[in-house]
Amino acid sequence: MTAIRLDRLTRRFGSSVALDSVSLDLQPGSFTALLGPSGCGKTTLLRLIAGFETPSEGSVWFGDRMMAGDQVLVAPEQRGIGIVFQSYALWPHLDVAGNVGYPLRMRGTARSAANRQVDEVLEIVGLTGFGARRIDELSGGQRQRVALARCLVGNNGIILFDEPLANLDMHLRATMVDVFRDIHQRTKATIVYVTHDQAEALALADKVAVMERGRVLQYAAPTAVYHQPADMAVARFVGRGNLVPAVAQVDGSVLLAGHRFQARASEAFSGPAHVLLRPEALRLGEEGLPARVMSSTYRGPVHELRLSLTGEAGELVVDHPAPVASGTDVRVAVADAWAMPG
Ligand SMILES: Nc1ncnc2c1ncn2[C@@H]1O[C@H](COP(=O)(O)OP(=O)(O)OP(=O)(O)O)[C@@H](O)[C@H]1O
Repeated sequence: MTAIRLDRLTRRFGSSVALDSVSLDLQPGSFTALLGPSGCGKTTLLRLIAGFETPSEGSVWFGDRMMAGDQVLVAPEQRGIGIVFQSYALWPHLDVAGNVGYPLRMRGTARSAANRQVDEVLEIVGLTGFGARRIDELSGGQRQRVALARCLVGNNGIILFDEPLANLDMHLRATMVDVFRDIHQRTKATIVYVTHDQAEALALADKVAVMERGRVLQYAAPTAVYHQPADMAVARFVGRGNLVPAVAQVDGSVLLAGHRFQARASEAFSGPAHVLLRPEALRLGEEGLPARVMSSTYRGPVHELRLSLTGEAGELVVDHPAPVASGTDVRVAVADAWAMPG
């Protein structure tokens, strides 16, 4: 368990700024997912922590030890972190035990102690008895478990994941999410996880850093970034939702399409607002926002209705148990809403 501290960390490539003065304190044993649109700086941030990139400005600390910044640059192999990439980066000529034990051999760990550690981590990742298997005799999921086991023997309490499940199919991803959660609980390592998959990030992480254009817009628990997004960019990026212009009233309600309802907000305000309405917090009912159904799409468990609010006040997506014909006039009851100024 090691804290990671980033202090005004900046990385430029020529005139473009990939990471723009990011300060973050990652608590020991925390599991942070980096989320954000392509090119927002997630991989750059991960590579700066790992030591594959050098900061243009600012510093990286593991506990009270500076890893990079101010004349200091600790080499990646000296940082003692475990890293799991999307490509497994395994040695095909070594068997499973050979791959997993590689960091220990590099460090000169005695053979018997190394074997014991290898057996331990193979058990953790669910590969007991696979030590003598060749890499090319393994499935994709098993290879990723080997990579995971290797990173577990070689780390000092910090593990970095760079899109580790991107190459696996949906079912395998779900299984591996359970494996990662189990590993976090067992090792109590400080984990930083880069993914494009929001569901994965929200399910695994205890903190999510939502990034845009090299900056961290919000660093908070998954439920907070989902239910109390810091600004409209976070609201737009995280989860499915409707962000509709409305007018906030002094009493904490909002006015939308001639209808008034209560909304939560980070602090009291009135005037121009945008209100975030999650599909699961909306129901068709007798009363509520007046709207007309534009389309109805079957999504497995629900029918996703696309609605147009009366008076061209905006569009809404609502989950509904049955299809509804286009052109039907409906009312939408709002169970929960989050208002933001602007
Ligand atoms: N070696 C490099 N040279 C020049 N520009 C780079 C380099 N590495 C990254 N960048 C730029 O820095 C920005 C951030 O890139 P980064 O790879 O960190 O984004 P990302 O959020 O990981 O994106 P993705 O989700 O697509 O992987 C991008 O604009 C990218 O083009």
